[in-house]
Amino acid sequence: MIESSGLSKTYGKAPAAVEAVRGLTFTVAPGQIVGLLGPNGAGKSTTMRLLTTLLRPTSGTATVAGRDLLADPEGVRRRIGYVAQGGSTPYGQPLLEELELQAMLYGMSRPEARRRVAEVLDLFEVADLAARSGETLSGGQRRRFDLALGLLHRPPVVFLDEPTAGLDPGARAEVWDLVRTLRGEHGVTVVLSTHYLDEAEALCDRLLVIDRGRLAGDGSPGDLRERVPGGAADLEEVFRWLTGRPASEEQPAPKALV
Ligand SMILES: Nc1ncnc2c1ncn2[C@@H]1O[C@H](COP(=O)(O)OP(=O)(O)OP(=O)(O)O)[C@@H](O)[C@H]1O
Repeated sequence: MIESSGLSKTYGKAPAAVEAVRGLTFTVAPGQIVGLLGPNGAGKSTTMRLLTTLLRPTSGTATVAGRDLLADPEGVRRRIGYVAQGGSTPYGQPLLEELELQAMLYGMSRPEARRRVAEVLDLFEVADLAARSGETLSGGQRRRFDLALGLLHRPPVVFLDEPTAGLDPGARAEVWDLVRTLRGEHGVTVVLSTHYLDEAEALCDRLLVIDRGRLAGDGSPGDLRERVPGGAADLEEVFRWLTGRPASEEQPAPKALV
């Protein structure tokens, strides 16, 4: 579903250039929940923005859902869903109208849009809230609408940038259940970023551990724990073993040498 080859992004120009993502090479098979795990500043959002065509790589490329990021960014965009950090559910107008409008922007006729919106409202259990506008909802309810918006056009792969940031434990668990449903019942490949170790452990089939823009580890949470000599009790220990640093330490990205 994703093949990334040497994907790199440097922000800015020398002497202030910052190498945010450095040579990421990995593949993602269909139907997995893959977590990009790393502390603040590790390069997770930049990686997501590269894979969703919102940023152009400085070097390297990737294919996403069978389309090359550089050769066919439009093709990639048509085949993916993206839920940004902080979400994209608008304030102001009734959510039902907004969802139908978005579905028509994806090329659906009005009757098709109505049918598809009813389906996603049902899937995310928010049909009874759809007459309301975004500002009247709780954080967890808004996140459900964010996910519904990202899934309207039935993408085979969806990117969720820190989908549970700022939610209370109950709302986080509800989002985890929805993500599992997307993978299990709808066959969607999910790539999500997180700096919550408990989320990575509980939700992800596979983790790509990002450290200062580089891939430091790749495997299921269980595999990664076993790779630590003597076995690791938790992902905090795994992260420390892989990188020599605690997972909670904020990471300034390396300055580019040029
Ligand atoms: N537009 C930008 N210009 C310059 N540097 C940037 C820009 N965006 C991000 N960076 C830097 O790139 C590095 C990676 O940032 P990124 O947002 O990808 O990390 P992250 O792992 O998603 O962090 P967080 O968990 O805090 O969202 C950081 O050092 C950040 O300061």
